[in-house]
Amino acid sequence: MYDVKEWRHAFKLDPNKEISSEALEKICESGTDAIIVGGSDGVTLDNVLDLLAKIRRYTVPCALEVSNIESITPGFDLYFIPSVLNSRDIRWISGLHHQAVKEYGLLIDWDEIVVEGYCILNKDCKAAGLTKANTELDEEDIISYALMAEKMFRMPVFYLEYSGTYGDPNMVRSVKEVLEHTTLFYGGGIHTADQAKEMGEHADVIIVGNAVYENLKEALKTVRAVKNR
Ligand SMILES: CC(C)=CCC/C(C)=C/CC/C(C)=C/CC/C(C)=C/CC/C(C)=C/CC/C(C)=C/CC/C(C)=C/COP(=O)(O)OP(=O)(O)O
Ligand SMILES: O=P(O)(O)OC[C@@H](O)CO
Ligand SMILES: [Mg+2]
Repeated sequence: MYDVKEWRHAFKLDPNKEISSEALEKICESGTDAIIVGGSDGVTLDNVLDLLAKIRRYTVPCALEVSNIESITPGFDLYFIPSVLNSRDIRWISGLHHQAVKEYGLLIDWDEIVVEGYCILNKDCKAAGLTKANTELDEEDIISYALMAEKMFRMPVFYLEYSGTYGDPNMVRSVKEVLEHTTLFYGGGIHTADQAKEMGEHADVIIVGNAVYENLKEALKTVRAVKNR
């Protein structure tokens, strides 16, 4: 299932973190809609290839969320390309993208590319620091980014990113209310089935990352919490 419009849940695995074969089997066989491979630091071609090979033992769809040009490799079902709409540094909005398209040009199969309009809201997360994101945003600011993603740039995905912290469900609801076509991803601080259910009431797709490494048993319960409704 390679259409994000059909998804409700994805696990995000960090190539820069160790994961046991037993844990990976449980994650890949959990019933999640997809595995997203990505992280904000220490992502290399070697660790991406290593994780991809292990995930490929299973049938679950697997996407690379590109965080640097050096670690792009063939073999994924989809390529998620973040563009951080609230970054203060042009490189993370369109600069690196320009460089990558220049480098890969004709090799790109555009049917595999899914652009994500990111809005990073946890000022303390690594991605916020890296991209110099302006996280001092009120509801109107965030809704405006969502509208830009959908109406101006026709981005297939708008990603409310609270990486490392549980966000505001009311904000997720407000954003969902203005989106008609663009799929709303929510990620950040989901560790339990209840949290997954709460955010899954509003977001189209919830993304569970760090919980996998901190309490896998609870993390696995987030799948049923959103895919059972
Ligand atoms: C030959 C071949 C395979 C061709 C493929 C074609 C292809 C895919 C071409 C690429 C085209 C293209 C336009 C690429 C873009 C290049 C690029 C580098 C864009 C920049 C992306 C970007 C804005 C990255 C910033 C960092 C970011 C937002 C990462 C998102 C993930 C994230 C927030 C993870 C959480 O991080 P984590 O490490 O877990 O953090 P915590 O410690 O806080 O948990
Ligand atoms: O790691 P967590 O906090 O679950 O966040 C998931 C994802 O949105 C990170 O990019
Ligand atoms: Mg993480």
